[in-house]
Amino acid sequence: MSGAAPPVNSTEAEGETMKGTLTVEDAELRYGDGDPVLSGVTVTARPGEVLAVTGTSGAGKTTLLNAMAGVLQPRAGSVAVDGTPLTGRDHAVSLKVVLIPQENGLAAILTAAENISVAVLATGGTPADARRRTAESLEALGLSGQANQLIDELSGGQQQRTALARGLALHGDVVLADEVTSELDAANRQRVLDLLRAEAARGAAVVFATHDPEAAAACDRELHLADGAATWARP
Ligand SMILES: Nc1ncnc2c1ncn2[C@@H]1O[C@H](COP(=O)(O)OP(=O)(O)OP(=O)(O)O)[C@@H](O)[C@H]1O
Repeated sequence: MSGAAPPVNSTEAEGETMKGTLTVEDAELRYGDGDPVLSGVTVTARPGEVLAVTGTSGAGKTTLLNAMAGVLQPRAGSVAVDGTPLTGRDHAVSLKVVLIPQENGLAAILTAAENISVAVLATGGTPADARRRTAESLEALGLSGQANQLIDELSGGQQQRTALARGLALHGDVVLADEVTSELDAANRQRVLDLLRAEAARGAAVVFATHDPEAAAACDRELHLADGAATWARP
């Protein structure tokens, strides 16, 4: 017997990293010459789980998700998917890192369905994939009746759900959802939490930024941001 600690799970026993494992290692995140928003952040988002990132307004939730998405490069430390450091947003997209942004990022001049189809096509889906995934994701979010409405004609909550439908339609290995329930009623919030859970169940690593304690409680683990640092509220 070697006396070494036993591996935590079978994946580690095989010496492999699961596909879609996102690791943030001792990262310092800041904008331009400003003070660091976050320092010394270390966290792993694992396939199959929903990780909540919590903190008050301005604590750095969006900043951390942007770093995980390749939008913001860490000033120190690293952000990597399956051990490959992210070099930018395009690189992260190629590694199937999907970001559902807080400001929904939808094109106002397109319909709900077009917003989703365009995104599926832009990430390598066929026209048939785009049609099928658009219909499925709109239905999952209760938006089939809004498919052909322009974004400007949708309520704030409907827009938020459309952004989610677009994110889900992309079938990411890593799904980063930034405050995606902030404008939703209780029933739709639960629907979204169920859908994020389903994303994890099909094998995605899901990271969900929220300042809603009930939503955070529905997640597997909770990383809390405060005073420029990240600590585990629930490891
Ligand atoms: N583009 C930017 N340039 C400079 N500073 C920024 C930028 N974006 C965010 N910040 C600053 O970084 C800090 C963290 O902001 P961030 O948006 O990450 O917080 P948050 O926790 O997501 O807040 P909220 O819950 O209000 O969305 C804030 O002090 C904010 O002013």
